[in-house]
Formats: sequence, C-alpha cells, structure tokens
Amino acid sequence: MGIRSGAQYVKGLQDGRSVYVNGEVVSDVTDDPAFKGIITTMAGLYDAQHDERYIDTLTYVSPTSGERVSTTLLPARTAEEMGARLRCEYLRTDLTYGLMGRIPDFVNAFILDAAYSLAYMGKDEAAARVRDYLEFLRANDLSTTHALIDPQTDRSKPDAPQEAVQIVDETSDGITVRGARLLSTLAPVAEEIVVGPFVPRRPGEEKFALAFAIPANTPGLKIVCREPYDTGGSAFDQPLTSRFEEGDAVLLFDDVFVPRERVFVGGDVEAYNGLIPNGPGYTGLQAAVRGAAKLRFLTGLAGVVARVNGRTQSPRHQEEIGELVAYVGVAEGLLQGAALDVARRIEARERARAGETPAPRPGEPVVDTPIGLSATMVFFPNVLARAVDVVRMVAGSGVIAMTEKDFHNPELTGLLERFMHGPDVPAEERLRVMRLAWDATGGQFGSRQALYERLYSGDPIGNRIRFFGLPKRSECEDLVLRLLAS
Ligand SMILES: Cc1cc2nc3c(=O)[nH]c(=O)nc-3n(C[C@H](O)[C@H](O)[C@H](O)COP(=O)(O)OP(=O)(O)OC[C@H]3O[C@@H](n4cnc5c(N)ncnc54)[C@H](O)[C@@H]3O)c2cc1C
Repeated sequence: MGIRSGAQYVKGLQDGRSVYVNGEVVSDVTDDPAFKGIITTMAGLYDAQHDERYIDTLTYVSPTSGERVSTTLLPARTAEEMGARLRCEYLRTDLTYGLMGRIPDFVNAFILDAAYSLAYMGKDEAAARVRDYLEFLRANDLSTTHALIDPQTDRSKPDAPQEAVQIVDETSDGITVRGARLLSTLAPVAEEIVVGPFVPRRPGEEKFALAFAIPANTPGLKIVCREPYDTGGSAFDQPLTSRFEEGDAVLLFDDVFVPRERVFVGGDVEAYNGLIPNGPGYTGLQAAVRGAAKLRFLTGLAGVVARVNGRTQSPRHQEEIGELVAYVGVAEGLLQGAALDVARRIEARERARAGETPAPRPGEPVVDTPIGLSATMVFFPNVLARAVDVVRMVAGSGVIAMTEKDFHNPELTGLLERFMHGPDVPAEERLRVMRLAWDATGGQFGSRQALYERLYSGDPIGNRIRFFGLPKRSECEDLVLRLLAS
C-alpha cells in the first residue's frame, strides 16, 4: 500500500481497541471529543505526505516494493541519506512546532536503531524480525508509539518489579505477557505499540527482558488514559491543547498474546540491555530535531509576547530572548553534527567488521555517546526549561487572560478593546498571544509539557551520572594532566 491519507489513518483507529478515559470505555476514539484535536493533527501529517510541496521530503520510493513510503523509516547509512532523514524529521516537527513529543517518527527511529543494534550484537534472528517489522510498517504506514518504563511500585529496589510486563507463557507460536508498562504518550491514537528496554535487566530477570510490537487493538491490552486536557476549549482559548494534546496512558497487559514474529527480544538479557546502547543513534537524532523545533517555537513566542507587551526595547528582555536565539543556533548546528555522527558510527562499525580498526586522526574528537542522545538527555531539558521561564517573565501576569467568550460578550468587547490592547497591537491580537503563552507554559497542557521535557529521556540525575562515567571525562582530564606535566 505505501503512504496513507489522513482519512485512512482515521479509519485505521476504528479497530475495537480498549481505551479507558475517566473510568469509561471509549468504543471509538475517532468519535470522542477528547481526541478530536490530536487526530486532526495526525491526519494532517498523513495528508502532508501527498502534498506536492512535501512529498519528496516526507517520502521516498522503497527499493523493495517500488511504493512511496515514509522517510521516517529510511534506514539511512550515508551522510546523504542522513540528510534526507534530517530534512523529513525537521519538516514534520516544524509542522507540529515540536509540541508532539511522541510523534511516530520517534518510535520509527527507535525501531531502526533496534534493527541495527541487534544485528551488530550478532542477534541475527531478532534483527531479521525487526527488519520484517520495519517492512510491515513501511508497507502499511502505521502510527507507532511505545512504553519503556516499569511501574513505580518500589523504586528502592533495583530489580524489575513483579508488576512489570513479563512472560507468563510461551509456545512455538509466541509468548503471553502480563503486567504494566508506562507511560505511553500517543497510545490512544496510535496503531502499533512497541514495548522495549530502558532500565537494564539483571541475570535471573529473563522473563522481564522483553521487546515486542503489537497492534493497539490486541485482545487483553487495556490503554488507560490520564484525564484528557482537551475539553473542547476553542483554538482562541487553547491554541495548543486543541491541536497537540497527545494523551498519555498506562498500558495494562492482561494476558496478551504476542506472535513469535513480533517478539524481538524474549528472555535474552544481553540483547535487552544492549539494544539501546548499540544503536547508531537514529532515536537521539529525531528527539534532538524535535527539541530544536520546540526551542524555535518558544523563542518565537518570547519575541511575540515581548512585542505585544511593549518589551522589545527593554535590555533585560532583549538579553533573555537573545540568549534563546543563540541556543537555537547551537541546536541547529547540533542537528547537523548529530546526523553526521550517526552515519560516521555506522561507517566505523562496518570498517571494524571488515577487520579495519581506524584510529582517530589528529584533531578528530572521540564521540563516545551519540550526539543526539547527549543533546536530549542534558542540553534540551535545560534550554527548554529556560525558554519557558523567559516566556513567563516577558509575559508577566498577562497570561492570566480572559477567554474568547469574554472578548465577544457585547458588554465587554468595546471596553476590552479600549483597555487591553498593546503598543500598536489590538486587544484581540494581544489576548490571543497571551492565551497561547499560557497554553504553552502554564495550564494543564503547558505543565505537562514541562514535566515531559524533564523526564522523557529518563531520570535526569541518572543520565548525568552516566555522562560522568564516560571515557570522555578522562579525555578531558588528560588535557589538564598533560598541561601539568609539561
Ligand atoms: C509526560 C510524560 C510522558 C512520557 N511519555 C513516555 C512515553 O511515551 N514512553 C515511555 O516509555 N516513557 C514515557 N515517559 C516516562 C519517562 O520515560 C519516565 O518518566 C522517566 O524515564 C523517569 O522515570 P520515572 O517516571 O519512573 O521516574 P523515577 O525514575 O522514579 O524518577 C523520579 C524522580 O526520582 C529521581 N531519582 C531517581 N533515582 C534516584 C535516586 N537513586 N536517588 C535520588 N533521586 C532519584 C529522578 O531524578 C526523578 O526526579 C513519560 C513521562 C512523562 C512525565
């Protein structure tokens, strides 16, 4: 089939999945107002693939099927192919302003990493199953999401909790799994759910060492959503909530059968633990592209808020917004580096496999963790939090703004126009900007976004401690020792 339209995506969601919202089963997510905005946004992304302005960026012709398929599934190896992936991810995150943390591109990149990683570790059967799955996704253009984290039943222990998803039965046809996984952003409106590793498993935890993919309507899978934030507010009042509320859900596996061909890791602790570290870095690259898109958006928002509040001449706000503009420059440069880094990593491994062990040439830094991963684990959580803070402090109390209905109440319209305008900015425009700023940085949507940016790439403290343990630190320390010894 190849690429689908928005209408085909919407029809695909009418699949009898078990989604729970506010304690009730939603029989058809496409008919529930809570998901209307995000489904429209996702459908727009599908339709964009057919738009002649975007088709060559968002799609490519599959050499296996001859059909146009999503560039998010391109197994890029060369610098040129990485450039094609980068442009596609850039465009898709630009179209969604970086506000969809779990746009399916993320999981598509994760699966590409998994295919490469398993092959690299010599897990050939598993790698072949992941490659078949990639081909299936290309052919059917399905929306994907994932859940990597165990329930927080007792974090004082390093072991996999007994409540985590585990194998409870196994036959030659597949495995049956039981337990919980979280948190699955986009799950209510995604078609394929991928369960994969994040926290390492230990010997003896084989039944918890799992990576697999299943359709969202698989019997026994219950998608329990947090309460939706899109409660029908207008695009004026909630310009972001009404379009980009992805939803988050806990996944409950109540004896779910996973066919053998979709079990990528089923009990192999080594494969489970090595799956993420051995990937060349497609996932980190996509996450960095998305982070950069959101940084551009928040930087722009700070500038527009300053304009409607008459703050553009204030040195303090110029300095703060200028700082964000500089971060945008760093972020955009970083993307180019991250894309090249993935290609370089693949090339180095292929040369190593061919028996070559190329030493770094003088002047070539050793990159011991993918650039995209460093960016998403440390750089973006910091700068995005800073950007939110700048928007808040430029806006001041203006974000506590009245609604569209207030503005259009005939008793108020004239008064609001008279008293609530900005410098050469009509009251309605200023109000719209303030509502946008509140949606982006406060309210339920904005608060959840802030938490997401801090946590989505894992426990931020643990991440930094991992960087402390990298050989890069010794490389930096060697500089100092060399100087002291000279
Ligand atoms: C909005 C949102 C959306 C998400 N979407 C997804 C998704 O789509 N897919 C997915 O797989 N995951 C998703 N996640 C989950 C995310 O990956 C986890 O939140 C993250 O890995 C941290 O794990 P945790 O929530 O279990 O927190 P914990 O690991 O329990 O950490 C909680 C806090 O404790 C601190 N901490 C941890 N260990 C220690 C220690 N030893 N000593 C002191 N402090 C410690 C951490 O720094 C953190 O502040 C999402 C999370 C959020 C908030």
